[in-house]
Amino acid sequence: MLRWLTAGESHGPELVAVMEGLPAGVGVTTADIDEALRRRRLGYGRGARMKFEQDQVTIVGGVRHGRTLGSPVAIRVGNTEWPKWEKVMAADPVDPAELEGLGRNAPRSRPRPGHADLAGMQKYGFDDARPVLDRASARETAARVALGEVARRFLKQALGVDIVSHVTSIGGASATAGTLPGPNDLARIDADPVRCADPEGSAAMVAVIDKAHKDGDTLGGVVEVLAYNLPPGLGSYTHWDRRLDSRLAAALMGIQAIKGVAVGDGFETARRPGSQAHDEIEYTAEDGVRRVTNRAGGVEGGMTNGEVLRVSAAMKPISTVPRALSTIDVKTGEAAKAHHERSDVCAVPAAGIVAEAMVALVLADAALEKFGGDSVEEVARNLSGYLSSMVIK
Ligand SMILES: Cc1cc2nc3c(=O)[nH]c(=O)nc-3n(C[C@H](O)[C@H](O)[C@H](O)COP(=O)(O)O)c2cc1C
Ligand SMILES: C=C(O[C@@H]1CC(C(=O)O)=C[C@@H](OP(=O)(O)O)[C@H]1O)C(=O)O
Repeated sequence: MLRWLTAGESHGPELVAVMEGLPAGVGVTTADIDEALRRRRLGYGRGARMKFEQDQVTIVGGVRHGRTLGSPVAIRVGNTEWPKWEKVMAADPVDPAELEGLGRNAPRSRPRPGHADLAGMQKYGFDDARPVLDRASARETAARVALGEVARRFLKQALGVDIVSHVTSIGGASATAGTLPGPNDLARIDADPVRCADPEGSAAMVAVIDKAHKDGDTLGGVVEVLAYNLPPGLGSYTHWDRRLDSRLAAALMGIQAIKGVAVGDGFETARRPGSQAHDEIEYTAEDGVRRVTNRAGGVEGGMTNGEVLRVSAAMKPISTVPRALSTIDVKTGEAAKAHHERSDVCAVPAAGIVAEAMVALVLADAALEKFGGDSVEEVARNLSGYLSSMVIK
């Protein structure tokens, strides 16, 4: 079983991520994690903060000379903006006189509709949204992407799995339906301003982001994550919480602002008759047993079926809308406009990288549950024994 946790606030000194249960021998370096974090910062429509803030990665446990040790992996992601926040977000008490005049310390009493501000203040008893938004913020996803990179490397090295994501729509502008990028398309997708695999779709998405920016508005969209070369049998139909689709949905829903998850053709499948909803089975000498189509997205009965895993996540528009929404000032109860300083117009491309990480973490857990092993070699051996002894292949 793979366990993992993150800690840290958006404007704190650093994020901390710990993962336990990964075998020894996974090749991973600080540069690999830097590169994963660089990918998370990509995307047309992100706000000013992404341009100046840097992620400072330090691996502080579980890795030696570029290989995991089997012990817990611990990663720190430092925040270069910390000097500006060290009084406002100090862990220890600060003399109120020192906070005087620090604009950043002004209580945030006009909660933003759509963000965690108001419900978080009510729940934890704060009269200021700062302590809520600082943890609710998607800055935390940098820690998940750092861990996801280690999980992804384990999946590649032990099972030969490749994970790809792409943006399929932003604010109603869509990529051509059915676009299915493979592992070799990843560099091209990363080079695209909105991480769309289809140039026409990309241009339309950039145009709607420009328009939203001009209008003082924000946008959401949909990302799809694909995992190639998964063996059949990860997850199980035997209990709800063993189902791979249930685990993937929870993981993707756990990303800030994700409001819908689809496995394969998802909601579209519900509109089709059974004759056009499922994937007929055939046998070929070359591929063995396979599906003629992949509407199910590679999961049947809560298990991988050997086809490409395909899951999508729908992100709502950013809730810090520049043309600020109506709210109340909690100090007075009077009508007010919500706080707005700076914000992303659209963060769907970045959400795709976070979704890759979440899928990698779920798949690594499911692979370890099925194949076990304390080293990458042992997991690979167990996989190979399973594949060669399968009765139906
Ligand atoms: C990569 C990424 C970047 C985000 N950037 C912003 C942002 O700049 N401003 C904002 O208000 N929300 C942003 N969000 C969304 C909020 O974090 C999210 O709406 C908030 O935590 C409330 O959670 P909920 O939307 O799941 O209810 C971002 C989300 C992600 C995944
Ligand atoms: C810092 C990141 O994203 C932040 C996520 C976020 C939010 O509310 O989720 C709000 C913005 O931060 P701020 O309100 O300080 O401008 C984003 O920049 C990051 O992804 O590294």
